[in-house]
Amino acid sequence: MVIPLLREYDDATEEASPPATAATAPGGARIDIENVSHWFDVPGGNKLQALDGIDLHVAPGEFVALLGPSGCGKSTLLRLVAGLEPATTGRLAQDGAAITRPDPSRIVVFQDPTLYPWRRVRANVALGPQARGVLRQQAHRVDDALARVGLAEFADAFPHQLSGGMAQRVALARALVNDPRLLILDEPLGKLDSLTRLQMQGELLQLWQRSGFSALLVTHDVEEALFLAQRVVVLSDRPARIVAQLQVDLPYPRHRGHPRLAELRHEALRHLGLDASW
Ligand SMILES: Nc1ncnc2c1ncn2[C@@H]1O[C@H](COP(=O)(O)OP(=O)(O)OP(=O)(O)O)[C@@H](O)[C@H]1O
Repeated sequence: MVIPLLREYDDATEEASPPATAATAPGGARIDIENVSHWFDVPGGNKLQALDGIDLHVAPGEFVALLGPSGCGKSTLLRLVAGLEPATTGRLAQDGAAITRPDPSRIVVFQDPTLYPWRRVRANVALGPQARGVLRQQAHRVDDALARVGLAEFADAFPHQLSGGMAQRVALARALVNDPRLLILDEPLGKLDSLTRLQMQGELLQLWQRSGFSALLVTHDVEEALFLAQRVVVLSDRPARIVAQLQVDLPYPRHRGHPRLAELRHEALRHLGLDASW
């Protein structure tokens, strides 16, 4: 069942071989989240409220991080922005148009890279264009995306031949090949060892700076949020409400030991109800 898909891809790469050029950056999306609340149906006919009156605006090209206690509703908010489900109340819009369904201009990268183990790296990255039936025209973008995450030499590898960090880079390439206008990052570095995680924070930052997409990141790591984002939004316990928005007023690249980052970390932890003295 799978082989025809791979053939289709291999044929496309052989026939369509335009020079690998940098993808045209489409610019970042503006996202408006207006008074969004969300409830889930739970067993017993009850409702569980995950979000409470979220008002959040992401400017084109802005990098915003969401911090909040476990289970407060962060992933739920990302799912609504992605268009994976409709909000119970309120409005979500991209560049003024209501978000009603998933769209390739908004791509989610999850904690698990979820690569197809039987497909080579290149064929995994090609999934989006292939699903949209544009792989023949866009085959060069696949290699370009792999080059952007530093994995050009691993295009023919299988996922089991990659380290955790490399697999997550492939997941990023699979997102980038679609030229997203919004990258939705749900703890994308959460399962990596701490050194790889630090390295990939820098790589993610460079991809964002070069590509110009808007970014909405969920992380449990306060330092990561402050290192990457221009604005850090702190959420309350469930149902999530916005309790603070911290402007990270430091240029890039940021020095992890900058005293301003320490101040902001203290402030973020205080809003999370944690003692930052340790
Ligand atoms: N499909 C669903 N049906 C019922 N309840 C759900 C559903 N999805 C999420 N929830 C509940 O909504 C709340 C918020 O979940 P969500 O995954 O958004 O939290 P989170 O902040 O991302 O958590 P974590 O940081 O632990 O990943 C939780 O109580 C969760 O159990």
